[in-house]
Amino acid sequence: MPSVPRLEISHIAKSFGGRSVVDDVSLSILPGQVTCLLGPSGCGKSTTLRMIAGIEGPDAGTIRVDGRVICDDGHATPPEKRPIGLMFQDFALFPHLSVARNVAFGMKGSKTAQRAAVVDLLAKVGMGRHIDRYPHELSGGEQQRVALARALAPRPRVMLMDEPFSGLDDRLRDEIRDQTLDVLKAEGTAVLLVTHEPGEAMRMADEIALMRDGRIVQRGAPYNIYNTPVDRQAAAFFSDINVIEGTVRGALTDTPFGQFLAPGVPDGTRVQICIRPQHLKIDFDRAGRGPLPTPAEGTAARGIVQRARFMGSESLVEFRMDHDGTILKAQIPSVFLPRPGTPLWIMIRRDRCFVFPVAA
Ligand SMILES: Nc1ncnc2c1ncn2[C@@H]1O[C@H](COP(=O)(O)OP(=O)(O)OP(=O)(O)O)[C@@H](O)[C@H]1O
Repeated sequence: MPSVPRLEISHIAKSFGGRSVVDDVSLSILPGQVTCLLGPSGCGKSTTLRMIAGIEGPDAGTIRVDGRVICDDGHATPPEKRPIGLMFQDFALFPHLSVARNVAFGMKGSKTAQRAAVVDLLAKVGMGRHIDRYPHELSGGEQQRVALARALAPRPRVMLMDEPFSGLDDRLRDEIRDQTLDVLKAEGTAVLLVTHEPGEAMRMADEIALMRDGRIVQRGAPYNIYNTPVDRQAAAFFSDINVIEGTVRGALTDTPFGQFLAPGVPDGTRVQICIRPQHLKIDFDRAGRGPLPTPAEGTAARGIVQRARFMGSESLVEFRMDHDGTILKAQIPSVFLPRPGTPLWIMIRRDRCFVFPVAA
């Protein structure tokens, strides 16, 4: 593994009008690695990207590319001198220039060398046939690929992408983003991609950096971020979440679903037990009796089906729980469409729930 990150940002911060928008953000990305900066609208993702690109100056912190400082307290390399490519949603090709001239824009060297480089880049993004067309003759996805070729032309060490695929329809988006990543990885480019869509981040990222209120609250591989969220909000960012509350006594929390471990949590603390809809287990009613408790799933609690919807590969069922009237949501593979009013019993997989103390 290379030891020097291709991109390294350390403790960068930015305020606008006294309001902190990016607060002590640090990240490092290795060559060929894709990191997704994921978070809700307004959490500071684009501002972070703009500081790395040099469009915005940080108030504090250091930015390095291949170990070389491009921005710190005393110095800022101008944007056009940074070995960084940009791809944004509104990728705006020059409408009056052909595909070839769009990609060659800003290239140095002889016309022959430029043409050879353009042919090579367009082949990489699967647009070789369209070299002499104009942007208005291309579909959105094709324009996006030309934009990628143009962004790759100066052979950037780092590629910054701000929701670059959000203008494309679903099918096309999957195809173009996979292809884009293949090209960037083959070039060894470090990619920092901004998105507010967890699905996109899970699909693209080697590492996800979850951002909230200007700070990175969690970093890790998609699997780890999804399965070991740091708090309820982090868990809820990726899917619906069912929440059951309880109070800890002797490192255990009693609930209608049995006891849950809460190791290290002091007695009397309120906790929230969070579980994703696909990790509820459903059982049938046997004349008002549920299944026997098991160590893995605890006690079953009864709920009444409120509604059930078929979603294609799974069914979503909502229950109103007998014990407190709360609504729980279950996601069940394939087709499971019980009628509203049906009593069913619900269990919670102990190995898939998260227990978080309620903030005071
Ligand atoms: N130049 C600016 N002047 C003042 N406030 C700004 C400026 N740029 C961004 N902000 C504010 O900083 C906050 C973070 O904005 P930013 O664009 O970084 O968020 P984001 O996470 O990328 O959101 P989105 O996903 O909606 O693009 C927002 O509240 C925004 O209004």
